[in-house]
Amino acid sequence: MRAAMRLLIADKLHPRAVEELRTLPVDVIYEPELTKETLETSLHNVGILVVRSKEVTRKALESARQLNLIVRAGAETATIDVKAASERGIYVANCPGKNASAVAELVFGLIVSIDRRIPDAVASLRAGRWERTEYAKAEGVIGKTIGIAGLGAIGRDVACRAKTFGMHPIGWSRSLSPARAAELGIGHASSLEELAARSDVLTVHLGLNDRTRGIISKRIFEVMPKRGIFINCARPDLVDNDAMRDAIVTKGIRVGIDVVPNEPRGKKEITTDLYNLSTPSSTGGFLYGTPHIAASTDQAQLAIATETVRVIRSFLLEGTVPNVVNVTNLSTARFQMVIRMLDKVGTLANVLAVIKRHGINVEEVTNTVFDGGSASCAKLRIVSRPTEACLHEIRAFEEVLHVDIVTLPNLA
Ligand SMILES: NC(=O)C1=CN([C@@H]2O[C@H](COP(=O)(O)OP(=O)(O)OC[C@H]3O[C@@H](n4cnc5c(N)ncnc54)[C@H](O)[C@@H]3O)[C@@H](O)[C@H]2O)C=CC1
Ligand SMILES: O=C(O)CCC(=O)C(=O)O
Repeated sequence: MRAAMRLLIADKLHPRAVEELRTLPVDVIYEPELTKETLETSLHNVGILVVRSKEVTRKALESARQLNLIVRAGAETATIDVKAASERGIYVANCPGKNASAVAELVFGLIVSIDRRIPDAVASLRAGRWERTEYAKAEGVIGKTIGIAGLGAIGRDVACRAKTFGMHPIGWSRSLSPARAAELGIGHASSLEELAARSDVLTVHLGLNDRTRGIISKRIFEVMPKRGIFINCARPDLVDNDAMRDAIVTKGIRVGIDVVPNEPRGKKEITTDLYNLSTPSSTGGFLYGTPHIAASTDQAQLAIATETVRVIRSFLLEGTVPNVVNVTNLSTARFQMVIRMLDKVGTLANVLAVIKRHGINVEEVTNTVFDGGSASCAKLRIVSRPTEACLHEIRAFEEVLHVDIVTLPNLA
């Protein structure tokens, strides 16, 4: 009997999801203690890999000959070498939006903490002091403008919650038009600079890519109002962190961050001194930080784990991969060959052999079998139009009933 495919869970995953995965036709191995290095030697014979924060390197993928699918139990896939996976035909999928509410909750936790200086007030009480005058200086957030950079799953959730706090949300994002902003019930800024200049609170929820790296630049802090609040629960590399530090010290910018450069993965100490900026500077600026916990609620982790199971179940039972991030949608196929044929062994292989001989590249094949199982319809997406000679050869097969060529729209 053939051994079941092995599924390796290399990070902590909600126990309910682990239980559900055990009901699928896979051999589940739960090893959350693996490190980036030990993972590199643990992928032999593994068919499906689930990771949360663990890095999946090119080196790890080089030895993973049986690997079909990597699921990131999180919002995006930056910790996975997706390019290396694509080069080996390994699907990479994620769980977009499933932890959005948890992140939005922390954003408001940080905003209110900053306005009321809750962490310092608590520490002061714990130290046996009653500093009511010091901590009774909050401004309040009602009526303030909150600028949201990035209106994806999290940015939109933040916008909804902002309204319930009586704040005025305005947004800027790659594809946010004034009409879309109106639909979301928020104001529209035509540039990030305009957004920052108009915001009492600026919160960043952009995806990290080559165009957004360092996008919260020195200039953005320069145009923010004095003593404005800046929140980063997205990615550290979106921000010029030196400029942020200057803005805290010289301009009184109050900062809440969940993410920090050089996050210690698998270690208990941090190397940055950013968190030392927790007492207000002479300008009133300070920083509160949390250790990348925005997504770490039970609710969010269950939602992420449930989505992880859905992706794997669909892959195993239906052969499709929801939320796949590395399958090209810029197909160069310009034509579709539609072939109705008798559903006999070898017919499709014969057709493909003719196509190959005529030097035509096939990008996608689907085959639908009709009731009774005697006939099927194959659809082949091909990059160039077949010659009459090629079609003639295909039509000559006894099992081929009909061949059509359809020109596809250019979606690339
Ligand atoms: N702290 C934490 O634990 C978590 C952090 N995150 C991070 O939060 C951020 C937002 O996540 P989601 O809302 O789930 O992502 P998403 O993909 O739903 O939204 C990203 C937004 O960024 C915009 N964007 C991307 N490139 C852009 C560009 N060049 N110019 C302008 N806009 C651009 C997109 O249009 C979209 O509005 C990401 O950086 C993600 O990695 C996500 C989950 C948890
Ligand atoms: O807590 C985690 O798993 C990381 C959350 C995160 O940053 C993400 O989902 O991309």
